[in-house]
Amino acid sequence: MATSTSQHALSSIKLLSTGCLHPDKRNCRVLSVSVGRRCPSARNLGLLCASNSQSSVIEPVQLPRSPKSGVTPKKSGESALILIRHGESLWNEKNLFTGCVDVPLTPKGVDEAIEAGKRICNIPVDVIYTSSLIRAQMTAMLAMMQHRRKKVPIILHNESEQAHMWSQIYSEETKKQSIPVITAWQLNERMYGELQGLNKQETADRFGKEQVHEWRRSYDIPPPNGESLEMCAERAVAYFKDQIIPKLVDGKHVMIAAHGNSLRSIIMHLDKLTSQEVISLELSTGIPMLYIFKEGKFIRRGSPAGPSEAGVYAYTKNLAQYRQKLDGIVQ
Ligand SMILES: O=C(O)[C@H](O)COP(=O)(O)O
Repeated sequence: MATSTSQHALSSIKLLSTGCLHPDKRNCRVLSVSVGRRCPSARNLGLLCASNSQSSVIEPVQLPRSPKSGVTPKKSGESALILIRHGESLWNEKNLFTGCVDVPLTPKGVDEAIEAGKRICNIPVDVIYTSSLIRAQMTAMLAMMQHRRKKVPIILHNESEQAHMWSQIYSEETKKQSIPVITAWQLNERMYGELQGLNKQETADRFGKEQVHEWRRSYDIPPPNGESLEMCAERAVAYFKDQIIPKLVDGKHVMIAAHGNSLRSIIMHLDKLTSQEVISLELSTGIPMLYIFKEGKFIRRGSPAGPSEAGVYAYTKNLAQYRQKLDGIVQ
């Protein structure tokens, strides 16, 4: 299976040269490999398409040295990075601008999170990052309930020394059977300013479709008193580089449950999209996306279609071995 997938991939290899807007990225290139069906509605990237399997090899990122261990990563090591936008929230359902308002999932959003969990149930997860908003946290927890490894996701409380002390675990064995969940406001949805709570359709009727599209999708034009995608990226991508990349470098498998725009800014960074390209990047609620981090490069692997999809396990030898191990434990 691995052989036929990679043969197919090689036969449909595409080299895209993109003119990035930032002077320091002028010559960046994205090597993109498309495998299988492309989703017509997901203009550039096919990320909306559940059964789409797409991969790209991105030029190496500038690797920080691991702050804790101070060691250089093993050259052969690779880690999985799963990104999930939260499931449908009560305000997604009502078509209201949500931003940093802390709204829970709908029953449909709960189902989406469970479905997302089924799709990643064979992929290793050592640490989970979520925003500080309940819709992302619910999504992470519900998804992990489906994981075959059955580790317990536990939110770390470091907001005060007392909160930290009072949530200690005193058994090494119990710790081994748990997954730390780190919450970070930096991964929150972009702050939508004075649009928060307004109906998206009514806002378009009032201010015009183009103006509202500009507020929602342009890179550097903020909505009234809110954050542009660029401003959101300043905190979300900085957090990703400072806190999450070191974990991947240390060989940890990471899941991030966050939001449409905080994840768009991270994907823009990973895939080196230009500010023009990111306009057409749309993320559906509850669809997991997989990247493999190897030798300083992020390799986009699209969205795992489900636990029985053979292609997922052809992604890397390590993932295939992890799954085999799970099969051994579960049977
Ligand atoms: O905050 C919101 O309203 C949504 O979660 C994302 O909205 P958008 O698609 O308008 O960016």
